[in-house]
Amino acid sequence: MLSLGSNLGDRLAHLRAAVAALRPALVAVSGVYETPPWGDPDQPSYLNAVVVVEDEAATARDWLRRANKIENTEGRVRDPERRFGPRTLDVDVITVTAADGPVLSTDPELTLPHPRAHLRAFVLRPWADLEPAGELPGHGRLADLLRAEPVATDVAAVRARPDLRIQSAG
Ligand SMILES: Nc1ncnc2c1ncn2[C@@H]1O[C@H](COP(=O)(O)OP(=O)(O)OP(=O)(O)O)[C@@H](O)[C@H]1O
Ligand SMILES: Nc1nc2c(c(=O)[nH]1)N=C(CO)CN2
Repeated sequence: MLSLGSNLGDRLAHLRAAVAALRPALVAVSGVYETPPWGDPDQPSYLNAVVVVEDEAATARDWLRRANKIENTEGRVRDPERRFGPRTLDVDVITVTAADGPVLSTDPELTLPHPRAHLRAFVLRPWADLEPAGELPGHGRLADLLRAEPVATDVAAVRARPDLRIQSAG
């Protein structure tokens, strides 16, 4: 499961470019949500979505490399002064599932599940659309996370944007 976010430039175009780059591995794409900035309030609102991807040959590290490559292609510039600052495209690795279950890692280069996913309505809400009975390893069911604070307050402020489609129908 990967999350996509953009709040600079043509936000929908950045999300579409990410999905196009992931196309060979793509299993499912969520709807698009307009979400208030989390973690650093003084920036434009984001468009967020999540995607399920599958490639038996890819390791968790491969997914991080692919994510970084797509961010760079979309002109992502990191501002060391603003950890949660604005960006053309953010691709995070939320969970990786191996044949024997979820991959768990505390390595700061690649922490799995993503260490802040359980706090982020902008990840959990689109994910629950794709997998209503889904669970975030170590944190429980998506439905429960969405109902409890601190996420519940933020969920009230995320807005589905059915007018914005990443993939054209058919
Ligand atoms: N699950 C993960 N997905 C993506 N990056 C991760 C993950 N775990 C650790 N990292 C590391 O986090 C570092 C910072 O990534 P990035 O600049 O995308 O952070 P951010 O998007 O600003 O914040 P956040 O990770 O909270 O969304 C990367 O160098 C990467 O190695
Ligand atoms: N709503 C929203 N807020 C964010 C996002 C994001 O994708 N959506 N990404 C961030 C990067 O760490 C920081 N804050």
